[in-house]
Amino acid sequence: MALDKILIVGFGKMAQAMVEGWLASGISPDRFAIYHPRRSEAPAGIALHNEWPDEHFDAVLLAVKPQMLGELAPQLEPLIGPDTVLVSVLAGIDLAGLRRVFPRAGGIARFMPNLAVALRKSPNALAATGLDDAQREELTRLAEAVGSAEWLDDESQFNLVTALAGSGPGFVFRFIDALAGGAADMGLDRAQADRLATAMVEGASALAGASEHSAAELAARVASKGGMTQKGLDVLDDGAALQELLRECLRAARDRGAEMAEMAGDKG
Ligand SMILES: NC(=O)C1=CN([C@@H]2O[C@H](COP(=O)(O)OP(=O)(O)OC[C@H]3O[C@@H](n4cnc5c(N)ncnc54)[C@H](O)[C@@H]3O)[C@@H](O)[C@H]2O)C=CC1
Ligand SMILES: O=C(O)[C@@H]1CCC=N1
Repeated sequence: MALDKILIVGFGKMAQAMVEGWLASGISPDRFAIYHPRRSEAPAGIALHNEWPDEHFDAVLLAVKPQMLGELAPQLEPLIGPDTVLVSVLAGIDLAGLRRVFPRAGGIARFMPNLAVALRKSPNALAATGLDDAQREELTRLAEAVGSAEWLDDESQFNLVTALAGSGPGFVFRFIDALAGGAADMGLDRAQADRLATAMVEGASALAGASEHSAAELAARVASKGGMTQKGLDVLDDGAALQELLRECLRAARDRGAEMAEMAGDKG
């Protein structure tokens, strides 16, 4: 069964970015509809429902806050029967938890994007149960239309992958901000520091993506022996300070996924 008609429930930052990317990829807007109780506008060509629509959808893309799931699920459940696939971008809520809430769903998938979907540059993690081959392929195509598809065989890694690739832009934005802030503290004009830090990260990231060398090797290539870069790297590497900080950062973000699932009544 194909995933032609998709109802989007929750049209906030993430769903809007996904639709922006999908439309930019050439997917027709008439494949999508949005349910939102209060919205009055939707992107051109996309139907907006303020009431639950009385029609069949091949897939429902759930994109509300995880904390909303308990309140929303009883209203949404009647739309998700055996011929509908539920696709959830909710952080933390696992497939078993979604199955408990949507027991009749034909298939259930987790789709973990980041906000770069809008630019079609998001690495998208996927895990699913109950999909047929055509649905799995279509979900892969939808992920690739806004970046890449990374299927996880082991769903227990999903929160870690969410921390790395879903939350990751937040960590990189903080790094850019801190780098520019540091340069500004040392006397550089802040706007110029922001431009330099942002363009530098964009270029370095493109290099890492295009290079056959690992990021560790690339760092070594920047650092001339006895030069400036090595002095800076020595600060980051002292006591594995950056490595340790980022491990703790990922651990805290990952573990919050399980906490949110518990708060949403997912466990037990
Ligand atoms: N923001 C991000 O970078 C990422 C977010 N996510 C996931 O995406 C989901 C949405 O997050 P955001 O878009 O950031 O939050 P958001 O707060 O921007 O969007 C949530 C939307 O749900 C709508 N909503 C609230 N009650 C509703 C109801 N009863 N019916 C329909 N819509 C309702 C809100 O009006 C809002 O537009 C979350 O589950 C989050 O875990 C996943 C990956 C990255
Ligand atoms: O902060 C959150 O919970 C979501 C999941 C990944 C990015 N935003």
